[in-house]
Amino acid sequence: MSEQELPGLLILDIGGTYGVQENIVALLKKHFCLITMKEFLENKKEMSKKIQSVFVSECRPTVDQELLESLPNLKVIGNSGVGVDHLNLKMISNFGVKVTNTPHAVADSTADIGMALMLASARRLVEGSQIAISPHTKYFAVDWLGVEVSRATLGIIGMGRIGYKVAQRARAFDMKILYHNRKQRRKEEEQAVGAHYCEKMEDLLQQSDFVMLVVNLTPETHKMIGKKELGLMKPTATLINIGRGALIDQDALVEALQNNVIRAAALDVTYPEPLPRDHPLLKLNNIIITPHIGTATVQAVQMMAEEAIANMLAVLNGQPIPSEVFPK
Ligand SMILES: O=C(O)C(=O)CO
Repeated sequence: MSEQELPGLLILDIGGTYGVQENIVALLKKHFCLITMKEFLENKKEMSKKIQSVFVSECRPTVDQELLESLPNLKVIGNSGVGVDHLNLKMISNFGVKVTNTPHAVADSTADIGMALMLASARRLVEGSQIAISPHTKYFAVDWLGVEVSRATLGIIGMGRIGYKVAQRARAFDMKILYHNRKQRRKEEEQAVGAHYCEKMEDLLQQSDFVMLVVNLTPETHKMIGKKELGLMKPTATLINIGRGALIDQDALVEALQNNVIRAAALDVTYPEPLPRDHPLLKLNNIIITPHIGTATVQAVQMMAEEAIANMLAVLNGQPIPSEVFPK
């Protein structure tokens, strides 16, 4: 099939921070006739008829009502990433368009970043690195101590695919693993990793040395960790967030960290991203923040694209869709 005969796929601009990388462009080109946003905007009349799919890099709010109205043949939005809180699923579904995501491809790399943040915060790696590389350092004067992850209690809020991968890794550190799921107890996974189920999130918060959020952002989970929940945590505990920033009431977190209500926080996600440069979270020394890099690995990006392609082709070919997301 010539490129022109392949189904049209609208993608974000190539390159740049959120743009689609060259190797992924090459992969997409094997299955689709790629149309960039620039090409679409320059020749809307012709391009709009061609486009049957849109490839969305995670967290880019690219699909609004205006775009949907201008794509009469659109069938599927392939999200590269698992979280779809940046997409208005109800509105998209009203246009008869399906949404898919990539839960398998993201699991290992996101679990790894959770472990990396937990270890980095526990052992104060960022502060240590600053001392080691500072031009003012004459001798190593480290007047603080970290805490150990080994044998500590990890409370996982959200034992889905990623949460389970975190639990598997935590087991290798002899951690005691607690977990809480809002909807579904996972008995099989629980047994496989020796995790204990906490029906009440409060129990998990009270008992854990490290609390890790691995939850999707929905209206129900919005600000699920606020002043009350932080107050239940041990003063020696660390909060890690690899889900979405808005799971935490950030004002309450600032207050808790300033007053040592909890020991520390380690966040791969915030709201907004990035935080304004004068945000009080950026002024604290008991916090680590990374720029939403849960899936920022060579392997994950490739696997996400492959999973997204399989999803989109299934929709276009009328086959069973591996990972479709439905509006609630
Ligand atoms: O896949 C996603 O939605 C992520 O944010 C991974 O970090």
